[in-house]
Amino acid sequence: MHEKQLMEKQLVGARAAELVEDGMVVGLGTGSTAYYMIQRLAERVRAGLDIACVATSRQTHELAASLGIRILDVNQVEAIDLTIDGADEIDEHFNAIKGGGGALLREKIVASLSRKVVIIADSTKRVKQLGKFPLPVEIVAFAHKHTLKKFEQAGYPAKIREKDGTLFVTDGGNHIVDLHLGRIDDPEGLAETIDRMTGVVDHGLFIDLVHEVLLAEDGDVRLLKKTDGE
Ligand SMILES: O=C[C@H](O)[C@H](O)[C@H](O)COP(=O)(O)O
Repeated sequence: MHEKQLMEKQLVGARAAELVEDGMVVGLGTGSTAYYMIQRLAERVRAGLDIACVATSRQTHELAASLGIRILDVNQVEAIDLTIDGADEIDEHFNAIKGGGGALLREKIVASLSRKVVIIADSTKRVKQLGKFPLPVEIVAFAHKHTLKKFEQAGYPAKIREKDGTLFVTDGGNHIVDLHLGRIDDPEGLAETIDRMTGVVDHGLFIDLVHEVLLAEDGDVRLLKKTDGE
């Protein structure tokens, strides 16, 4: 990772933690940008901020709990006031690709339960068109080779994700297929097509789930709202 990108992640992560208010139920995202948000949030908790959080991954759960942030099971909360999460790509319509770290399923569930979802992004994440970043799709382990083949037969260059020489396993016990599409002309249509495929649990296309984007740019942070026509 370039130093500029790292600095932007730190900047935007720390700034996002300031969006959290006393009494909120907060969804904590996953990834390296969310890491900095969680660090700053923990400082605020130590200084007296009273919040409860739900985590979008085991990794985030462990990190936040180790820093003294109160984590609840998602079934214990009625709703989530604000979720702050990273993204792999975010376009002008606030559609996103997520799941580069394999956390897309819990991230999508938490986002769908949230009153407000804010994506925290360094400047490399903002794109005109989605698809340069491979689209992660979570598939069940059963018959995964056949599911992979179906993606290829449908014309989607697909690669099953590996880690340390074995298949990557998600928090839900599933595998990930990464679709190397290059560009996605119709995110909504693609999302529907993938949703219909047997063996698919979910995919990393986040359509109409994001309300605001906190974007690091030119050494500063801008809050973009969907109502701005972004
Ligand atoms: O599964 C991982 C998540 O979707 C992350 O939010 C996403 O990959 C962005 O991660 P990072 O902030 O590390 O670039």
